[in-house]
Amino acid sequence: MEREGRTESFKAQAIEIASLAVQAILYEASCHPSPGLVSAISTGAHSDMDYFTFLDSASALISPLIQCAHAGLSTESPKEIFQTIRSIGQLGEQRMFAKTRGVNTHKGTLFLLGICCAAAGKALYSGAGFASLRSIIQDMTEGLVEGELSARNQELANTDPTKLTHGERLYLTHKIEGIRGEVQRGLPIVFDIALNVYQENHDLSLNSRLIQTLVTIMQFCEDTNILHRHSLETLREVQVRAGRIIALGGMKTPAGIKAIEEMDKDFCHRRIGPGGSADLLGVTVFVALLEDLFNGR
Ligand SMILES: CC(C)(COP(=O)(O)OP(=O)(O)OC[C@H]1O[C@@H](n2cnc3c(N)ncnc32)[C@H](O[C@H]2O[C@H](COP(=O)(O)OP(=O)(O)OP(=O)(O)O)[C@@H](O)[C@H]2O)[C@@H]1O)[C@@H](O)C(=O)NCCC(=O)NCCS
Ligand SMILES: Nc1ncnc2[nH]cnc12
Repeated sequence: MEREGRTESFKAQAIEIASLAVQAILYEASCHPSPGLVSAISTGAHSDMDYFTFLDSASALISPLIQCAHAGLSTESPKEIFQTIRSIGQLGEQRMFAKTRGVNTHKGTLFLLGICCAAAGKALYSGAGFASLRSIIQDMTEGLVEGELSARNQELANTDPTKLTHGERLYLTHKIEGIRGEVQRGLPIVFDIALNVYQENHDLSLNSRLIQTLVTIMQFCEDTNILHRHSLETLREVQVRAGRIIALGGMKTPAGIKAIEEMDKDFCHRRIGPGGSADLLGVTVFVALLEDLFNGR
């Protein structure tokens, strides 16, 4: 009876964690004006997806995210947990592509939130609590860039470029570490910068807090979506412009709001889609929701 009780409890905990991840995904896709991104009122810089594509995609991610959280609720080491969730994530990507008819809505999101859900499960199971989340993420992904990119440099160089992912190609040409580098470093943009912005600005509406956090992230994100579709110059332009908007007050001032609206129009016209920043916004919301869960709020 006791074993059955524990199993049911782990299932309930995994569902609780994953439900926060899906909530974060929905918040991210809904907020506006999100410069160049898909939102509840805009298709952003994209012609192949809209808000409902993201809602469809979110529904496909519920099961893999529960499985990832459940994988963390175990005695396995963080490294072993990461290996377990890679296969869950690859199947989850297939579910996503099936649901979106081949459109990449959340490949990065699934990777990041899958890892974070598993780390949350481990933090809960080990009793180490919310404070251990970041170090568990780092332990899970230690050596990821070396293993998947730098150690494969020659292999990648000998591979037909059309067979490489955007991330692999950008590492080969510019040594850009992208999403792998961000998560291996323990998501510094989320934990050291974005989380505080999202949690502190309670004088703003939820929608405004989300946009304020997104633009804050855009200053620092080495976004491979912008790099593969445009250039390093365009990425630097985006980062500098985001910094100027934050200096204007962002969503806290009429001038900042006007600048964000102008940025959105410009990015939609120029087809600049900061999908990497969108992913980090979703992770920021998830981490904030998780902190409330762990602290019983
Ligand atoms: C580990 C992988 C997920 C890495 O895949 P890949 O080699 O392709 O790596 P990247 O291209 O570098 O990045 C993949 C996505 O990560 C997001 N991203 C980009 N830069 C950053 C960053 N600096 N920090 C965080 N996240 C970043 C981004 O994802 C979002 O944008 C996508 C939608 O925008 P769109 O422009 O349409 O994207 P594309 O379709 O690629 O463009 P077009 O071809 O249409 O022009 C969407 O994915 C958002 O999430 C990058 O796209 C992968 O190799 C892997 O292992 N996957 C398996 C899953 C797994 O392991 N899961 C584990 C736990 S479940
Ligand atoms: N809202 C969004 N629009 C475009 N790409 C995204 N990737 C993740 N969220 C996104």
